[in-house]
Amino acid sequence: MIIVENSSRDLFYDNLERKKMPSKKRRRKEERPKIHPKNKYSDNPPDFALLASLYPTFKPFVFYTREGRPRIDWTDFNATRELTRVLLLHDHNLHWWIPHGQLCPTVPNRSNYIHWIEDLLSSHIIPRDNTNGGNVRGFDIGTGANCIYPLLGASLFGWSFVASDMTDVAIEWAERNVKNNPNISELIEIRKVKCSQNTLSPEGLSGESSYSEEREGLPSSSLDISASEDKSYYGPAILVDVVRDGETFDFCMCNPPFFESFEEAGLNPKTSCGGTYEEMVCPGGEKAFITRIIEDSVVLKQSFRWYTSMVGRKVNLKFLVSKLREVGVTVVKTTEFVQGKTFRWGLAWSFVPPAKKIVTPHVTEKNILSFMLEGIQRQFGAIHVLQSVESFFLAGGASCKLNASSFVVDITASADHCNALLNNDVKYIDEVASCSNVQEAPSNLCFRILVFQQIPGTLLVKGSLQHRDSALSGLFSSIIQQLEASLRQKFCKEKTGTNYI
Ligand SMILES: C[S@@+](CC[C@H](N)C(=O)[O-])C[C@H]1O[C@@H](n2cnc3c(N)ncnc32)[C@H](O)[C@@H]1O
Repeated sequence: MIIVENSSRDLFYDNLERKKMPSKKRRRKEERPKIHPKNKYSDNPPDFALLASLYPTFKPFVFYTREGRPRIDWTDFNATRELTRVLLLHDHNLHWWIPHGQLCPTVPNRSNYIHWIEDLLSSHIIPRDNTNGGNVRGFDIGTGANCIYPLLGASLFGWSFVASDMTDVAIEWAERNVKNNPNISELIEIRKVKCSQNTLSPEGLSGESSYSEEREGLPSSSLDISASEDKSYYGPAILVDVVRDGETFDFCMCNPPFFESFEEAGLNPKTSCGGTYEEMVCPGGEKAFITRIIEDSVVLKQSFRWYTSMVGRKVNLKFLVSKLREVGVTVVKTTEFVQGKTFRWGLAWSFVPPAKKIVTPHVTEKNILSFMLEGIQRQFGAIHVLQSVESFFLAGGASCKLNASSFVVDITASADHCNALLNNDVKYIDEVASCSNVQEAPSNLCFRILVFQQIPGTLLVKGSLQHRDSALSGLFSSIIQQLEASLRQKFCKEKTGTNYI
């Protein structure tokens, strides 16, 4: 069964709802996916003034705006590195350093990915594995000199790691960073990946060059950049030939080299968090790199319970999800990470058969989800779509109340109805049927679907959840997704919607 979660869908429709919504600025603020709620910095962003008062080495990098707000110069590598150092020390009791020019991680952002992994591990999407006595073991692909994920994962959750990299400088500094934290050093093994001769070479570019981690800030218009032609990865081994015989892991994670070229990587430097050629660039960019991880996962299958990677471009995320469907994984999950003004995505998949037919219900993060149907065939109007919405839910057994004058359908669905609606994906129904029982849900899911015309040929479909605290509310986004697929299939000329993921 494929489960695709998306928290960003309605961001695409900001402009379309202008008349009905608060100002764009306010709306953005309200609707943006937030930093992970368990992230230490979600309610308390780093307090530069406090840190400056506590850490004399940080103080020189802090200046104050006319309004008296403390700031640092994000284009100064030394400032960003010192911020990371003091945050790791102050908030995580970690001793850390990297040499000039190496990629400098931002702690709140990296913490989001760690917390998402924790969510995956503690979810019931795939059965829990207690073979390791509850000890979680991860694999960090490309740990960098900063070794940030193993340091955070070990200090926050006591996870153990194998952390790989291919460059000498990364291995040397990752080892130093581990050694300098004796309380967790036992938990982290640094593993060098052998580089073959055809490994990428900077070709005339100095490995000492560095540039912005605002590539964590790929331009926020990254949606506009079309994916490059299919190019294969031909760098060093990633998982196969690095993972040893008999080794098993609960997860792997990866912040891949995103770019295909140094030029591409140097776009819009607004910050200076370093990053050498080897850290940022690989043949074929992230698309090729993560494709190789997928190919490796097909070989290694259940040696990992979860395979995960960060993805920098939405267009690549779409490509990778379709690749995962092709290779027959049992579960796919995506999420969106907000990093300043930048969006990035988390992609996770597994070959472990899912524990349940449906995702364990949990409180949904959003109670309004919308999608746009573009390229509606001429003979269809809003009323046809509305009727089709009703039929879709009736087919699942849900009760519906259609109000044609306000273009609204009110739906009440029980756990069984939700289950029926979510199993519409006949492609995977056999796999689903062989899985274990559905989780019982105590109450109904009540929501309203509103259809309205934007411009001729384009409709906006908006779902609003009536009771956010329903035990089934976690299914809301999956149901809306199914509805979207069904309507798109029926009414749109372009059958595969661009905004499906
Ligand atoms: C973008 S950096 C990420 C560093 C660190 N994990 C972080 O989030 O800041 C990508 C890292 O992947 C490493 N890398 C590239 N190809 C690799 C491979 N085949 N196996 C392991 N590491 C690799 C690079 O040397 C670099 O350190």
